[in-house]
Amino acid sequence: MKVFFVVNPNAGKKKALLLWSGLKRFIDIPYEFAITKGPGHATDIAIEAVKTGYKKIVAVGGDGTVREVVQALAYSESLLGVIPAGTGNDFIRSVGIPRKPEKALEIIKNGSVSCIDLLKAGGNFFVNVVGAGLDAEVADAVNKSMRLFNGTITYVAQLIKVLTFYAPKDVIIEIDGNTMKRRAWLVSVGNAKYYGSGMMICPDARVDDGFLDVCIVNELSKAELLRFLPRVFSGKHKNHPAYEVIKGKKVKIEFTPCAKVHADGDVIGNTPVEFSVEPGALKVMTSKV
Ligand SMILES: Nc1ncnc2c1ncn2[C@@H]1O[C@H](COP(=O)(O)OP(=O)(O)OP(=O)(O)O)[C@@H](O)[C@H]1O
Repeated sequence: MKVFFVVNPNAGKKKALLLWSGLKRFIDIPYEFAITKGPGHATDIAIEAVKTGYKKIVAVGGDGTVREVVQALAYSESLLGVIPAGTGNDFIRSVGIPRKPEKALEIIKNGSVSCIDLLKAGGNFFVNVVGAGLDAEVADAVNKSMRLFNGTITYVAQLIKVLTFYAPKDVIIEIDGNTMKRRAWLVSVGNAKYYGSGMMICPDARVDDGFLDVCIVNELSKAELLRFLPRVFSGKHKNHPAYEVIKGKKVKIEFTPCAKVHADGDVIGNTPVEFSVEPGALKVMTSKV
C-alpha cells in the first residue's frame, strides 16, 4: 500500500524539513511526498492524494498540519498517519503515537488502525480541544506577541497581562438540549485530553467514546486561578471544586459579554458557538487508543 507524506517545513519552529531529511533514509516502503507551501496547502495535497488512491496519508508536522490533513480524510477510507514534527504535538499524546519520528514511522508500516471521533464546528473538523473564554484570550495574546522568549515564559507573561483586564463571565451552555447557566473563566470542549503543548485540560476525554467532554472552570479568585492552572499539566486540577465535566454530543456556548473561541489554540471567532462530535469519523494508524 503506497504511502503519501505531507511535509510542513514550517512546523516545529521550521525544523520539520531537517527532521524529514533525516527520516527519509529509514523509509523502506514505496512512498511519495509533497512539501506544503503555506497555510491550507496540506488540505489540498491530502485531497489530491486521496483522489489518486493513496490509502495512507501521513502528516509530517504538528497539530496544525494534522488538522489540515484531517479535513481531507474525515469519513474517507484513507488512514491518517502522523510523524510528529511540530512544537506542541498534542494529538499524538492522546492516540498512542510515539514522539520519536523513527518509532512513529514503525506505526505507519506495521501499526493497527483505530477509528476515532472528530469535533466539528462551522463545517471544519478538529482533533483535540476547542473552547471559549480565558484560554482563547491568552492564545490570541500569545499568537500576537513578539515571542521573544520560549513557549512557557511567553504563555505565563501573556496570561498575567490578560488577567489584568479579563474576569469570569456569565455563560449559557446547552448540552444535548439541556441548558445550564454558569459564571466561568473558560469552557473547554475536548475530543482529546490535551492542548497548549501538554496541558491536560480534559483528563477524562477519550477520542473513541463518541462523546465530547465539556470542561468548565467556574468562577474562582485570580489568586486561586493561578494556583489552579499549573495543575492542568498533570490533570490534578480535576478534583478542584471549581472544575466541572459534563459529557455530551452537541454543545452550544454563549458567553455574556461574548468571548473569543479557540480551536487547538488558534482563535477561530467569537461566541456564540456550536460544536458536535462526529463519532468514528477518522481512521488513524496507531499503536493503541
Ligand atoms: N510552507 C509553509 N510556510 C509557512 N507556514 C506554513 C507552511 N506550510 C504550512 N504552514 C502552516 O504552519 C503552521 C504550523 O504548523 P503546525 O501546527 O503543524 O506546527 P507547530 O505549530 O510547530 O506544531 P503544534 O501545532 O503541534 O504546536 C500551520 O498553521 C500551517 O498552516
